[in-house]
Amino acid sequence: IYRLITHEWVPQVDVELTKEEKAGLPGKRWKPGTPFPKDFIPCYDPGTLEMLGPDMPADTADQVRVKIERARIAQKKWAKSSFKQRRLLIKTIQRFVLENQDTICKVSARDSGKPLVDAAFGEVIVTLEKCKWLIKEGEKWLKPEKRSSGLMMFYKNARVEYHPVGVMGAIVPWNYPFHNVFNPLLANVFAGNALVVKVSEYASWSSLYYGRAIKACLAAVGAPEDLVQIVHGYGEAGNALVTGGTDKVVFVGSTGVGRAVMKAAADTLTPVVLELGGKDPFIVLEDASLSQCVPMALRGAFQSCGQNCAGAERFYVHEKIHDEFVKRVMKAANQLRQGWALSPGVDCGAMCMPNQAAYVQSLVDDAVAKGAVVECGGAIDKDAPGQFYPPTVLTNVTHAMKIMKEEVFGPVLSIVKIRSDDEAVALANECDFGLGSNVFGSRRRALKVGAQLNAGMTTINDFCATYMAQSLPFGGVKESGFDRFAGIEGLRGCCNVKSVVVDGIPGIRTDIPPPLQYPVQHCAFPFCKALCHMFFGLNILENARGLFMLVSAMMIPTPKVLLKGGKTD
Ligand SMILES: NC(=O)c1ccc[n+]([C@@H]2O[C@H](COP(=O)([O-])OP(=O)(O)OC[C@H]3O[C@@H](n4cnc5c(N)ncnc54)[C@H](O)[C@@H]3O)[C@@H](O)[C@H]2O)c1
Repeated sequence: IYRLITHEWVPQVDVELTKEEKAGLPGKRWKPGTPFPKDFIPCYDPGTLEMLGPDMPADTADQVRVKIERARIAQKKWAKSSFKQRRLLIKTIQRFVLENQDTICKVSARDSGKPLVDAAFGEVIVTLEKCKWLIKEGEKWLKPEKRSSGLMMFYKNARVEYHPVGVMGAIVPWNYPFHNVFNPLLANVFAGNALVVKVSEYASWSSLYYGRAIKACLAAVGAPEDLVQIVHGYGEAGNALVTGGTDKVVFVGSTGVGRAVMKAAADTLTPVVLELGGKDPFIVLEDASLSQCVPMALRGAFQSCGQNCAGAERFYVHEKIHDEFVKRVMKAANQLRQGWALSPGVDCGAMCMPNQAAYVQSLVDDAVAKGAVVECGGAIDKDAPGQFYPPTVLTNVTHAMKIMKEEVFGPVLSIVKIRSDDEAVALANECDFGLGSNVFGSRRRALKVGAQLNAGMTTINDFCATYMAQSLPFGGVKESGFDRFAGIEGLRGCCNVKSVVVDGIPGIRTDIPPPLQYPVQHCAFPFCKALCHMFFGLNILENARGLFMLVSAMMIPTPKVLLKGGKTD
């Protein structure tokens, strides 16, 4: 009742699709194989190849720099905002998301090819969870934090302060066009930053609607309108974001481009966070509950047609339950319906990138040539109207196949039979990537296996649940990148982490002891040695010895000092 009465008023933001956005370009279709023009970005639905709107102009490097400058001016104002104001902005966004789930998901579905349920999982639910976490805990983690000041400075207060870095750049991929923008946005505006976010050339159309929504939310709470800037374009625009004056950059994308971003950042010493590819293992131990883990395995492989950085790409299943696991997987896999993301009842949608289906096919063909068995799917339907790859299950898979090494980013559930927990650990770690990992089995055993996995995240008896706990950092090791977004670490990563020391006891301050003041006395060095024993001696006797040495040092008379050139003082 108290919460109801004191409930803060939160602005309602209504943003509709325009008539043109709803209509698209009737009769106009994308011709497969057409190269993207240099200055424009074509926008089409990967499930139907229908054009969603006119080609969008790609930002040049100069235009990106102008956006960064606008964001910088806005950030100077926003840095002065209170946490209360920032919370109101997050709540406004939360309300907008809650009340516009339909449009948010439909727009994402049309731009990226994923069905509405997949969009609900990957776009909306995680974004709402992030809003909720920031509202509840954000301020707590950005408040100055007391630290110990050490024995020698017992009279001081030491603390860490979290100041906004300024203008954050984010370069994001196409797989979750809504969440990939709102994820860095929420953390950065809460930390007091401006954000310049470059969306992918393969999912730019949706950012028109999402961008209007952002502007409306900013306006509704009186935040500077230029606080969030969206950049459209190709690699050149991404490069300009790294070298064009941002204070830090979060790059989310492939490992190859991540390397290029890091090289570019070296010139300007722009700090970078790299969130790169993944090839997550999904380990099923012999005492796992199949009724729980099979539906998760299917979601792990087929959510958004496998186009997830933390998608399950390598299934290691114990030989004792392997056949039953495959049988249950196949029962569901055979019933999956693939089609246009907005057709009712569709389980699997389209591939967002034009060449991705052919790439997945090449990995499947290599696996089959080396002995893998196709249980279902495995071949592109040439008559399908869009960019589809069928949900595929492979058994008899081994590490000799490319499909166990390269990131698939497609709907393939590849199963390897294992004989022991140790074998599962060894195979899971035999990979260049190390983003997430999932283990199913009895709690103790699964935890033991999980602890040995070389990855940034491990979920026990669930799939990718670490991302639903928005207090946790997200990121990987090895070729999956470094540093973290999300969680306390990600939020503090939006900040200049500043150390501060100040006197803590009234009347006590630091005065340099006379023997150490310039010009130093002859006893200065023995005095320092004595201080070390006094403060850092390993026991109380050594501390007492230090005190004695200190008194003795101060009694050493100052002799004549030999100066440069042989003269004496
Ligand atoms: N670890 C994570 O958090 C995470 C999340 C989602 C996706 N991903 C990864 O993203 C990849 C799929 O996305 P993608 O195909 O869009 O990746 P990508 O690396 O091709 O592109 C990512 C972004 O970088 C931009 N870009 C391209 N060249 C650039 C350059 N030279 N300088 C700066 N920016 C440049 C692109 O325009 C795009 O916006 C997969 O490898 C996937 O695992 C990682």
